Amino acid sequence: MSTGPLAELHDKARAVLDPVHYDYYAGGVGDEVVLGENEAAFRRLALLPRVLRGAPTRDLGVDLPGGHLDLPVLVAPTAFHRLAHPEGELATARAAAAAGTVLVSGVASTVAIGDVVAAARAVRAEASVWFQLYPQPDQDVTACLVERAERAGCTALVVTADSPVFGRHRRDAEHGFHDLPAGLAAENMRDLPGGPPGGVRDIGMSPSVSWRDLDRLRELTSLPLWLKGVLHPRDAVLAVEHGVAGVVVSNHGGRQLDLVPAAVEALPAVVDAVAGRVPVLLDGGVRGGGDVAVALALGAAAVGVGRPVLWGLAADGEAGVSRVLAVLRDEVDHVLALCGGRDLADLTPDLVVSRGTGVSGRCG
Ligand SMILES: Cc1cc2nc3c(=O)[nH]c(=O)nc-3n(C[C@H](O)[C@H](O)[C@H](O)COP(=O)(O)O)c2cc1C
Ligand SMILES: O=C(O)C(=O)c1ccccc1
Repeated sequence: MSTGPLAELHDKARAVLDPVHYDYYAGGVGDEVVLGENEAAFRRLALLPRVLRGAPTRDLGVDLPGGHLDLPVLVAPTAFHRLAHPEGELATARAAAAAGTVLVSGVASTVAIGDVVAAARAVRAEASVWFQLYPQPDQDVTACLVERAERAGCTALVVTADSPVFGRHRRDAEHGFHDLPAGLAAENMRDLPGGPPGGVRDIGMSPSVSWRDLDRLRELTSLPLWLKGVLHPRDAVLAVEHGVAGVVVSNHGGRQLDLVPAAVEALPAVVDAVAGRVPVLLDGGVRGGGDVAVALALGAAAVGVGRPVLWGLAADGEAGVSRVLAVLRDEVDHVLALCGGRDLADLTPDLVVSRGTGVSGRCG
């Protein structure tokens, strides 16, 4: 991030956060190639605006399985918000609800999901909160987490599929960051089957996670299921065949396999493969309204933002998250106006071109 209001929030967050926690949020896996590529790939793309199709106002709304968004940006699931601010996920939930968008609340939240949803609904009664989970090695634990999300009133489940094992984050290893500070815990993991009574179980990754786990989840709940962490178009097709409500193209913000393409570069093939059967979301590297517009033009129904929300939260709590979402909303609206768009359907693939491919034209 270079300049602009979101960059200012990032700078402020870096100044106030414990450097260990800053690096936990900011870091990626391995050499952090993918971390950089997620943002760099957007800068390699350009928009060809259409002219003279003016509309006095624009509609930025999107309907998705599990909720309506007033802007095509939702809050991607990120862990441990109380590392950023004492109110943690409560503040994030309030800001997302006030902005009219969805918070995808992570299983690794430092506030229990019931309290997260209650905070969102206190701001806006019809607010939608989705619950992200990793299928746990112990199926009873997975079932219990799903039940907690349902009881809390979540309106969709997001199953993260890109983490059969934890990514290796060098910044965390260098700091020796392995545990949350005293007083903070992954509250959804408290009092679970097989865990210590009153205590918190570790979030497990399961290298044997399979499509069977997704089928089990579908049998367990009638909530819409999103599959997050899809990069291969064939997996997107399988996900549709297994009954998902939507897929999320994501490389986990460059935190899992440091060999994959930028999220936006993986998007078009997934969109083609899904062929409109379910909506496709994207997250990774979205840092401004232009990035949102490009992703939507390439076929995403909406995008998720991870780190920008953490920076807003660290910089200024609920107000900081509200500011991030307001800036993105304003920027998307502005870009859409400059593209002669009335609503998000006017962002079509023909508007996106690559930079740096030379000049084609009749220069003699
Ligand atoms: C600190 C941090 C924690 C994250 N924790 C989770 C998580 O628990 N579950 C999950 O599915 N994704 C998690 N993600 C990935 C995000 O959902 C999202 O894919 C990514 O942050 C998007 O990239 P961006 O940060 O460039 O916007 C995490 C990302 C970060 C930065
Ligand atoms: O840090 C992460 O990216 C992440 O996904 C995660 C998973 C489990 C617990 C905490 C964070």
